[in-house]
Amino acid sequence: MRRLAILGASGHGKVVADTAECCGWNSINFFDDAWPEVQVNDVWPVVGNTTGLLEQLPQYDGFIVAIGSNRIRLEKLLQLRAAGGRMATLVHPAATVSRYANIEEGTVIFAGAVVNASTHIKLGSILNTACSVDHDCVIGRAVHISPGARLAGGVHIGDESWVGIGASVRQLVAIGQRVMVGAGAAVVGDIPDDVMVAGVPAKRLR
Ligand SMILES: CC(=O)SCCNC(=O)CCNC(=O)[C@H](O)C(C)(C)COP(=O)(O)OP(=O)(O)OC[C@H]1O[C@@H](n2cnc3c(N)ncnc32)[C@H](O)[C@@H]1OP(=O)(O)O
Repeated sequence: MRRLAILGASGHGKVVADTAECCGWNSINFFDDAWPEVQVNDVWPVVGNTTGLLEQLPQYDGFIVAIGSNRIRLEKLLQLRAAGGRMATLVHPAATVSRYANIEEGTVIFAGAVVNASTHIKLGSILNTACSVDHDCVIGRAVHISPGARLAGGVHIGDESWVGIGASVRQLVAIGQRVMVGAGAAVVGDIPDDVMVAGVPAKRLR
């Protein structure tokens, strides 16, 4: 029996749980601060809140934080790790990850995603369905690459940034920290920290 605790009974959490089952985790419980009002997330039980998870951590072989907010996901990951929890990493069997890529703990890689050689994915990132991260990329902590987004070779993405669904990033581009790249954008030049960009080519929205 491999017991996994997932913090965050969200839609994203359902995909995390489904992916975890495909990776051989066979006992999955959710925790969410909406408990006890929220008791289930699809077929999986919600059994407590963050405080409950902190108390019950030794009963689990691993934990994942399935919270969409990059900032909160990172905060909770670090809190649970500091409390002695074992951070799991999930790579869906239908994802293709180079043996020469470095995937840090707490990251989830969903079905259809491709990660190529010499790429480094740091702690707590989400590589969502069918995205691709090509060779020599560096993806910071708690980054989210949305479904179908494409990163060319040598792209750097700073901590807590979010690349929207279907966006494309030109090779060797550096995107700062806490950046939001809009759905369908084409990023063709470097982006500073703390901005939102969108469009083709991507321009600053705010
Ligand atoms: C499995 C999953 O579901 S994973 C989740 C995947 N989801 C995503 O990737 C979402 C990405 N988010 C977006 O693209 C959002 O539209 C954002 C973050 C860029 C902007 O969101 P908001 O701040 O709410 O902006 P809002 O919708 O009010 O739009 C503001 C303006 O920007 C424009 N705009 C918004 N998004 C985009 C975009 N992706 N590309 C071009 N223009 C855009 C709007 O048309 C609007 O223009 P207007 O002022 O001329 O009418």
